[in-house]
Amino acid sequence: MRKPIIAGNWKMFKTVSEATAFFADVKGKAEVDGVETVICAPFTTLPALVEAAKGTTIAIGAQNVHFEDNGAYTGEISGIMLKDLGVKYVIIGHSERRAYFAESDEIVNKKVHAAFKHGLSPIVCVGEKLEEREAEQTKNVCQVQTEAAFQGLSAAQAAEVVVAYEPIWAIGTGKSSTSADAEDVIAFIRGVIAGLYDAATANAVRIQYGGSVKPNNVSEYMGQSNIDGALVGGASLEPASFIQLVEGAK
Ligand SMILES: O=C(CO)COP(=O)(O)O
Repeated sequence: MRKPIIAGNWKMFKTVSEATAFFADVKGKAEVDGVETVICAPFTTLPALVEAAKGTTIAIGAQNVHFEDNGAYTGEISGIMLKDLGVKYVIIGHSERRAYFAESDEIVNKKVHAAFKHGLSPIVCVGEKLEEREAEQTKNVCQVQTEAAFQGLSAAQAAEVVVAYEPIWAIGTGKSSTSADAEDVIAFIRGVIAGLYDAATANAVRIQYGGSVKPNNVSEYMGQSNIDGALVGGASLEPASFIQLVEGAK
């Protein structure tokens, strides 16, 4: 049985005081039996959030990690540093990082390995652009990105990966994928993982949908048999809607 996982991706929003005020508002409420809750926050807010999350069931995640441990990489943050803070998850290969920061499939794979090296759980994002969907390339794109991300992982590591299927045209647009379309692609991604490993490994992997998930549509996605949660941007920024998202995942 896969445990549903709701992860907020705050992107480049919230100062330390805003983050701690948010956490105080959701503490106890965004903690629901049978649902894993994660907040993926900007680097600057992580120490305060990890501290605030002690004694709660809410896990804290980063939104990026460099693949090297240390070195002359001005502006970068490594897995050692995140682990040292007490961070549990890290988003890798978000489409915004692929598009604006030139993250290739190869870099994504290196980052996934870096996460495992330092005991961080990767949330790996895959998904197609609008023109790829229109050219009926959705599954092909997701297959290439998934196979690249998992390259070199053991079956035990693969089973720990959280995949987030985020069609790029649905991010921040209010145009969400239908739950049936999302289920179709996510079932396909699970099949790709089964092809790389075996059915038991693929059945252990949690796969989220992301892209304009809101309190009023989250349970529709969660009702699909292959969808194990959501990676949420905009609707994760307000305490009330974040709490409703977690409750909607029960
Ligand atoms: O990119 C996303 C989460 O990583 C989705 O963002 P929205 O929920 O704002 O569409």
